[in-house]
Amino acid sequence: MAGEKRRFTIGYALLPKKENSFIRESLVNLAKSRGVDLVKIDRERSLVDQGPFDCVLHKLYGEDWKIQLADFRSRNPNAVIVDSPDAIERLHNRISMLQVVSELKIENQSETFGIPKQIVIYDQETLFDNQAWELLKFPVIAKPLVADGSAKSHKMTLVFNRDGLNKLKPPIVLQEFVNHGGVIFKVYVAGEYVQCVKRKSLPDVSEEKLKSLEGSLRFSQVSNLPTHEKSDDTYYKMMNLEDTELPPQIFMTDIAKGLRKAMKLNLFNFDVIRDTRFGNRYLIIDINYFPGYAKMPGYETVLTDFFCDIMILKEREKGLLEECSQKKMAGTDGRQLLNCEEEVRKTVTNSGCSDGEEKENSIQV
Ligand SMILES: O=P(O)(O)O[C@@H]1[C@@H](OP(=O)(O)O)[C@H](OP(=O)(O)O)[C@H](O)[C@H](OP(=O)(O)O)[C@H]1OP(=O)(O)O
Ligand SMILES: Nc1ncnc2c1ncn2[C@@H]1O[C@H](COP(=O)(O)OP(=O)(O)O)[C@@H](O)[C@H]1O
Ligand SMILES: [Mg+2]
Ligand SMILES: [Mg+2]
Repeated sequence: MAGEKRRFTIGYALLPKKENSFIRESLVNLAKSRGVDLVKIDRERSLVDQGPFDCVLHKLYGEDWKIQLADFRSRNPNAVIVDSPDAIERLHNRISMLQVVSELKIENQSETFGIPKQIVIYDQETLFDNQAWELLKFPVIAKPLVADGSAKSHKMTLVFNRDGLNKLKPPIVLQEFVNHGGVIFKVYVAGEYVQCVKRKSLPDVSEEKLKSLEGSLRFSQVSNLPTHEKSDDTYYKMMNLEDTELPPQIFMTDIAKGLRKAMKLNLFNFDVIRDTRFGNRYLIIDINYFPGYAKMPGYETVLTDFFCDIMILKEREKGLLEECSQKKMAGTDGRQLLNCEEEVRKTVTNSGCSDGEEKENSIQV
């Protein structure tokens, strides 16, 4: 009907746990009220047989899913896939994950950022090799090299001395443990949107304490433990979230934008700690694809805004492509038309990727 706004359909493919936490009625209803329908993709059926979808939102792993997405993309070149599986894959390895941080250039006079010193260990022999240890000093955190979302990939060991190395199972990343006052900052990114929140982390380890600690301590997803579990435990007693100041918002936003552009990802968060030795030095220790947005205040609005941005971008692309075909009908030769269509795709795809001024409604595609 004339004047009726076109609706936009987003198919989502998520593991059951993620679907439960993310696809809440409040999100579905808000998105619907703004013209976006969220539709579950049936994982028992092939993706190309479902839809039509203007966009596919996903957090699934494995070769079969990658093939399905590639198939879908070739049959639906105008649909947006959030995000590209190749771009996500970089986050499945804790070395490639943080490499991108070292390549970022951000101008800031008063704060600095980087990553903790780290080495990768592929076998048991290298673990005890003195040469490998020249760079690092205890305590260190041993993290599984693979970060594929499995429970195993979150199992960390805080190692206090050489004795603690015996129980480790390579391939692992050994990362210097940096005292940070027991508070971690989680910076959530959804397209253009950036929000930083505080969470409890591991307490500092003093030089004194280090001498008396035995071997190692295993832990997993400390920032996700329910609050009562932490407050019952004397180990977590010293931490005080309320008294901790957030990092400067503009600094976190600049890092988030730089990461988004470099990684070509729209949906991620990164964990940041502030080195207590220098109150203005920030270290990025982890980057997660499609994190737990539902824990973020106002997540429904943030995500719906993001969906609408994709919708606006697609509409803009459609309008520009229509202009191209009108030029064709007006007699412009075929070669020029091809250039026109290429230009449109380049313009829309690169929105927000340019080094110059950031355009509104930019999505990394
Ligand atoms: O489930 P949630 O809400 O705790 O979210 C997890 C994230 O928590 P966060 O939002 O950072 O507090 C979590 O972040 P952390 O690893 O705790 O820094 C991961 O992103 C996790 O995904 P995966 O297991 O690595 O694939 C996320 O798990 P999935 O929901 O994607 O399984
Ligand atoms: N280099 C580090 N120094 C101090 N604490 C760290 C460091 N790396 C990780 N941590 C602590 O360990 C937790 C888990 O590590 P992280 O790399 O974020 O793994 P995961 O992917 O399981 O969240 C962090 O939330 C933080 O509390
Ligand atoms: Mg983390
Ligand atoms: Mg992680």
